[in-house]
Amino acid sequence: MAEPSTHGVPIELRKVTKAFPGGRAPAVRELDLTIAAGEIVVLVGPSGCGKTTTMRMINRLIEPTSGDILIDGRSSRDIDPDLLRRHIGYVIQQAGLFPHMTVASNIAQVPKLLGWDRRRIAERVDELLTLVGLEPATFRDAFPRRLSGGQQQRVGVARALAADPPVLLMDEPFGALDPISRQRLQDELLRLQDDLSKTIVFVTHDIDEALKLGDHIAIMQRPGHIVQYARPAEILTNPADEYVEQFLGAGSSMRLLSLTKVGDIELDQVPYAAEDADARDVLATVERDGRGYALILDGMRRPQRWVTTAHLKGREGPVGMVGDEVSGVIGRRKTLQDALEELLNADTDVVPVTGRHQAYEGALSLATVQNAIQSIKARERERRMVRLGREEGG
Ligand SMILES: Nc1ncnc2c1ncn2[C@@H]1O[C@H](COP(=O)(O)OP(=O)(O)OP(=O)(O)O)[C@@H](O)[C@H]1O
Repeated sequence: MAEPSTHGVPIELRKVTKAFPGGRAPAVRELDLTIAAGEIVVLVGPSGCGKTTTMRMINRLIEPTSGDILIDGRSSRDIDPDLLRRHIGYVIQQAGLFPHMTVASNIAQVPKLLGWDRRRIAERVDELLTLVGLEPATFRDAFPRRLSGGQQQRVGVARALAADPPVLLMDEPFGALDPISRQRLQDELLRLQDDLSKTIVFVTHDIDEALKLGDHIAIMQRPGHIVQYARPAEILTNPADEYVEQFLGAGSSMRLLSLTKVGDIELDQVPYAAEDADARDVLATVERDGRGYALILDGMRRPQRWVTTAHLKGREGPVGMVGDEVSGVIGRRKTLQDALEELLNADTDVVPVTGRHQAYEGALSLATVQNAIQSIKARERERRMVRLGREEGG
């Protein structure tokens, strides 16, 4: 039986500085960072801004020059480095697997150090392989060189999770993968994290990867400091300064589409009626509204059919089975980006939006999404003007 996994613990960096001997400026300078238990925090920034140094100070592969790092409230200085590293999984670019060892032996490194018996180790290896989407029978005895980059990286994640550490450090783990494998591993990391709730510190150069994975993102700048630490949506709508704005690059409004949920924007309201409503009443409603159609809901307010003036004219009694079946709905938790795709593929120009228990909440059309994009852009422009005004005013 699988044991329940250990959830993440909070991490706090307090005025942490690292000055390498001979370096002109410290690699990391008086860095403060509070990471909540169970969150993914992404450190993002250009080469040399101190991301890796920051991460490696957390597991004491690099010792800070000054400052303190608290893991679950305890100073890491007071924890034996070997013990500390057993509680902190570490995943690096290109997985760093031992080439002369099988996949199973690679994953079993820490459990072996911990003195687990063979059977427990074998069970854990199979459990982890399944967890990261690799069929145990096919992969456990394979050697790393026979695996694709993506498969090696999955083994790297399995190895880091072997002793069920509460904390995972991931240093550009998907940096060397092709875009499709990369996207797939990102999705799987998010799926895994839903179940595992580890505290994950993730380093990347790639702002899109950061926006996708981070609960919070720390945007770093050389030498070794954080310019903005916030949730992805906040960073997109309210970049701290020009540096962050430039780092986000063009198309940040489009990125916002992938972060904005359908339920966050103002939906269209179309006329609707219950299945047992009289066709004459529904026709009156439709004519009053002027759009020429209405949505018919069942007793649980779930969208069933579209009826038009033509369907209704000359009818009386319950609208019942009249009209065209609703071919698709969009859940309110979907992102605007997904909604846009569904709208482009839909049979009708307007698609109902549903919330809890698939009940009707409103409707979406391309025009609604376009309006939402425009108001997001307008808000961004306004913020920029306010900021410029502030800067000019000193
Ligand atoms: N062992 C070391 N000795 C001396 N200087 C170092 C050492 N490690 C890192 N540095 C310097 O510290 C600064 C920060 O490096 P770090 O690797 O943390 O940056 P990074 O943001 O992770 O960069 P990259 O994305 O290129 O990995 C750089 O100027 C680097 O040259």
